[in-house]
Amino acid sequence: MSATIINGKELAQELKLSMKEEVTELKNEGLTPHLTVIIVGDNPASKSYVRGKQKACSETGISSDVIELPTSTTENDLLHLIKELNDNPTVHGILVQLPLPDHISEKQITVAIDPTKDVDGFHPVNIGRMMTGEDTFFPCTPYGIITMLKSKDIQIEGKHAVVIGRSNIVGKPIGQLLLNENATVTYCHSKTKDIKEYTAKADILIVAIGKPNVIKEGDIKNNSIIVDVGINRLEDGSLTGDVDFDSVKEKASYLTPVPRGVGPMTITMLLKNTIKAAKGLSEK
Ligand SMILES: Nc1nc(=O)c2c([nH]1)NC[C@@H]1CN(c3ccc(C(=O)N[C@@H](CCC(=O)O)C(=O)O)cc3)C=[N+]21
Repeated sequence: MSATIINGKELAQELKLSMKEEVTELKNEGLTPHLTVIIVGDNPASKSYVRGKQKACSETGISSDVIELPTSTTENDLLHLIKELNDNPTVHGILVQLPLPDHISEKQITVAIDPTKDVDGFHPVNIGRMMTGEDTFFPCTPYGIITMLKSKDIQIEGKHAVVIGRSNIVGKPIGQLLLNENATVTYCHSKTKDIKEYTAKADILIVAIGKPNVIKEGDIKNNSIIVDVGINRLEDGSLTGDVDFDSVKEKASYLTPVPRGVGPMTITMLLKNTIKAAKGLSEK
């Protein structure tokens, strides 16, 4: 049996349609959700991701603006800008595109954003709330993954979930969200002795390694659920994931593709968090 492919692009379109209706209602009540994106420097990949975010906002009726700053921007300049946006009641969500230039501390910037406007879910307060199982802004990529699994009614409770990768924006929070759903979670990373020993036992395998096509048929368990978070651009310009799609597709039960998998869902969850921020701020 070949795996069911979870099309993130299609699911994202469906979710955007229903969010558009919600945004229309909010606008009728006099509330227009607004996202401000800050981008520092001219990394082409970052610019392309930011364009994707703007497009998704306009598709759902969310208002957005992008503040483009030169690489020479100081940490202090950026902190001042964030303070202004924190104090501006018409701005509901603030996103600072990562990575930042080396002379700006991502940690300092992340903690400067008002947690009630932190639509990325990267502020330590929101990470703490997620760990204790409270409602908050969940980081967009992990939140998108959970939404993809739930869209197929995939049971998470009691499953052995193995996460490869321990970044603050993907690996650590997806493990936490799976734990919150009552999975048994194992984290693997670059210092794990025998990764295959774990991947072969994974009912749900989350792959966020950052190297093309490393997970193959021989690494996975029969009928397992494989989520590919990798986005690797090959020399010919094409995109591929961290999972060798053709190799695993007959053995897995569910599989997320790259492109059109987790990537579009990441952007969609940002929209969801922005609407949530707008509603939360208007309730205050
Ligand atoms: N503060 C911050 N928040 C982020 O959420 C954030 C960030 N910084 N920095 C960079 C990463 C990366 N990221 C992606 C979003 C969408 C796609 C996406 O839609 N990908 C398409 C392909 C797009 C293409 O063709 O390049 C797909 O997988 O189908 C990918 C990657 C958000 N990030």
